[in-house]
Amino acid sequence: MDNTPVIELTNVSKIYFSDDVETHALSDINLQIHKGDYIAISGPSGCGKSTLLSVMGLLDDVTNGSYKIEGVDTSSLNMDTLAELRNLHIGFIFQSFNLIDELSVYDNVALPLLYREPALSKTDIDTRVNTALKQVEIDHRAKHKPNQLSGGQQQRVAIARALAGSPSILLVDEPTGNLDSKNGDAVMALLAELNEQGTTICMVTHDPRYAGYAKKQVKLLDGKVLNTGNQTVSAIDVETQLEAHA
Ligand SMILES: Nc1ncnc2c1ncn2[C@@H]1O[C@H](COP(=O)(O)OP(=O)(O)OP(=O)(O)O)[C@@H](O)[C@H]1O
Repeated sequence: MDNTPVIELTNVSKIYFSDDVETHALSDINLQIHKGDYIAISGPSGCGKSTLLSVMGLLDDVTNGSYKIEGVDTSSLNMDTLAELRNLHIGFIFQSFNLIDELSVYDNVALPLLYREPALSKTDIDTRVNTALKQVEIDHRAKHKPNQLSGGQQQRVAIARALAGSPSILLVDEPTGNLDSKNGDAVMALLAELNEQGTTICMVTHDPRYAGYAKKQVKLLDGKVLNTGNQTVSAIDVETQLEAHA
């Protein structure tokens, strides 16, 4: 069996340089995400969660260390190849849904598929879109525009858009941030169900209740990993350290 991690970060650091100020957003991160994992990354504001997700999503480069996705070392790839890898392997789900209001639900889900290399056939795109809309139970709203849907429904469309590309991993950023608790719980239940069906998920959240839906916990503090699922630091220590920085 191929045991290549979907995502492998080795000694990854990210430093932002601006106006003579260096910000060490990530320091020496080692992380492997395997097929079928459901990982929650949590930690206080400014600890590096979004930076880590941007690096994993090939939206930002690393300053030091290596980042591999599906075994491919991304360090020396040009922008076009990175964009292709991103489209092929990564499904993004954002707090703010990021749907295009002028397009129907169907067209929002189809849009990333139109940029696939090699190109997908019209029939393949149609099958993928309809399957994804059914998977999240929003197919009855295919012709609607996003602003005709509730927040929970819009997030389901965004999840369908991510799923339609059959990505290696879903990168999820605060998926419940714009939802009330009922819709938030429903979205979390949907993500858990998708993971049960085999989808690999890495989610950033500051909400410990929602982090608990994941199978593995990664806690960040000041750009460093405090622990992973195999608990190099005890849970109580982690909570104490997080509280001290809150
Ligand atoms: N483009 C940037 N330029 C300079 N510094 C940045 C930039 N983006 C983030 N940072 C800094 O990097 C550190 C990590 O930021 P990041 O946004 O990853 O944290 P976070 O854990 O996602 O925070 P939050 O929970 O508030 O969204 C912070 O100190 C932040 O100020």
